Amino acid sequence: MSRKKTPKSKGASAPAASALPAANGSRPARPGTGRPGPQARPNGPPQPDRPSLGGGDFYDVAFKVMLVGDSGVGKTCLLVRFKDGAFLAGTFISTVGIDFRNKVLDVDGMKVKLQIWDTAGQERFRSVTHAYYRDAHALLLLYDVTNKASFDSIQAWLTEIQEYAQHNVVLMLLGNKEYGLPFMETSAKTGLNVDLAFTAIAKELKQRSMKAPSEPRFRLHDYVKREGRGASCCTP
Ligand SMILES: Nc1nc2c(ncn2[C@@H]2O[C@H](COP(=O)(O)OP(=O)(O)OP(=O)(O)O)[C@@H](O)[C@H]2O)c(=O)[nH]1
Ligand SMILES: [Mg+2]
Repeated sequence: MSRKKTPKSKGASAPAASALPAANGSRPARPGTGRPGPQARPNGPPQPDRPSLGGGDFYDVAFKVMLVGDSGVGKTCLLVRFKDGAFLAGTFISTVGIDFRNKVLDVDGMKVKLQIWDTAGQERFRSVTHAYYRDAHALLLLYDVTNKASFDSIQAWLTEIQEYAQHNVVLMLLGNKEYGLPFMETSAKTGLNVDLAFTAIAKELKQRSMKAPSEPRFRLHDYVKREGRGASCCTP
C-alpha cells in the first residue's frame, strides 16, 4: 500500500477542518463553515479514503469517524483531548453544525488517518448531521454518565443511526465524564467485576477499621483502576 499525505487544505475527499476552539480558556463560536461534504456513494458501504498527495502528514489509509450524542455530553472535549491532549474547561459553547479534525495513528506499523467529525448534539442541527452518517466508517455514541437524560437518549440515537448510517458501521458507546468515584461496570450474568467490587469494598472497610494499620494504606481508587476490567476512577 502506497504512502499518502494528509491534505491540510480543501480537497474533494478531505476538505479543510473548520476552526476548533483553543485547547484552553475561552472557546470561540463554531459556525461549522468548513464542514466536510458528504460524499454521494449510492452503492455499497463507504470505502477508506486514499486521497491524492497533498501537503501534510503521510498516511496509508483514512477513515471517517463521527461523534454523536446529546448536546453537552462532551463530544467536542473528547475530540480535543484526543487530538491535542488537553481538556477544554470553562464555558460550554455548543457546536454549531459540524466540525472535523484529523489525526494520524500508527496501527501495527501502518499510518491510519482518522477524520473525526464532531457533530452538534442540539436537535435543531439534526437534519444537517443526518447527511454525514452515510459516509461514516465508525460512530462513537456518547452519553454523559452524570446526566440520565443523555443516557435515556441512547435508544433514539440508535434508531437514527440505524436509519442513516451504513448497516456495517463500526459502533461504540462511550460513557463520558465522571463523578469522582471509583467506577466499574458489572455484570451479574457474566460475573464481570463482581468479585472485584466486593473485594475492593472489603479491603477498604478492613483498612478503615484498623486504628493503626501496619500495612501500607489501601487505596480504593488505585485498586479498582488497577484490577478492574473497564474500571476507572478519577479525581473530581
Ligand atoms: N467534568 C467533565 N466535564 C466535561 C467532560 N467532557 C466535557 N465536559 C464539560 O461538558 C460541557 C460540554 O462539553 P462539550 O464537549 O462542549 O459538549 P458537546 O457534546 O460537544 O456538546 P454539543 O456541541 O452541544 O453537542 C463543557 O462544559 C465541558 O467542559 C468530562 O469528561 N468531565
Ligand atoms: Mg460540541
